Amino acid sequence: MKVQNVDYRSADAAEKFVESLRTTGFGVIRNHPISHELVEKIYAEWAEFFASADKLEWRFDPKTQDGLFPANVSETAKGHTARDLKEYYHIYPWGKIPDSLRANAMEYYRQAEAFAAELLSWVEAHSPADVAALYREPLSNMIKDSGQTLLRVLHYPPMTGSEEPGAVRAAAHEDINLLTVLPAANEPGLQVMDVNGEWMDVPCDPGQLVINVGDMLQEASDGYFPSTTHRVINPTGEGSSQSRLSLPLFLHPRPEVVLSEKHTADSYLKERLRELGVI
Ligand SMILES: O=C(O)CCC(=O)C(=O)O
Ligand SMILES: [Fe+2]
Repeated sequence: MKVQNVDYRSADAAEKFVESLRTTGFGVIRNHPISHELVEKIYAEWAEFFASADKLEWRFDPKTQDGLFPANVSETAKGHTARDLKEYYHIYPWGKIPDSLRANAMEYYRQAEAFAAELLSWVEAHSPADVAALYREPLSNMIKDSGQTLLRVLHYPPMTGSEEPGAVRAAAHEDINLLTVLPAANEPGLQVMDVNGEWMDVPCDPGQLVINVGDMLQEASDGYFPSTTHRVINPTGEGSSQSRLSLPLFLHPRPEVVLSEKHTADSYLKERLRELGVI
């Protein structure tokens, strides 16, 4: 398995990155235009939010899915029984968000979405002709003004020792969307499964972005790009007393985008959310 760590500024960045997505389902990019300082500011201000009692006033709306998902309603990954040990907040450009947290989150959303559109154009440009012919419209167009792209702020609380047996920070799963853009978290724990079924640690070097293929790109490319299985393992030793924050951006097409003969983006998303038990 060859996971490329790609220098965004190098001449062959697009080609190398897409090759990495094709062979491993994920890629790592350094020297990219997204500000890590901004990411760290967001981690600091959301750590305060998750520590406050007021957070429960921001509980998610089940119809629109924006807002706080407290730990007791958190996802149960497909095929698992214990809930993940996490709480998270879903940010959409039209959704609710505390005023004091809006500016940095929306600035990050804007930067990461623009960067992601460029990555999708790389994927499109380096898809073989027979695969590109399957895309019903340019991939970067699918997410344009979709309003569905989701920024998730995740908080994994310190371990207490009284967790439900078998519960982990994030059980093995695949993402639903086209691509996920993930800046380095503040603590390690993320692992991806390689082609041999072995778990590999993803380093959390500041300034590096991890991108993984989700089920919608796998569906739209008829399996050419494999959706990556990944998880977040529980910390041991000193790490157990630390919170972990992470900030994935899930790229979602407009609901009516046709992904394949079987699915539109909307029908696919609804099917998956029902399986997760969140709608
Ligand atoms: O927290 C992480 O590093 C990954 C989170 C994740 O995989 C997800 O929320 O889908
Ligand atoms: Fe994920």
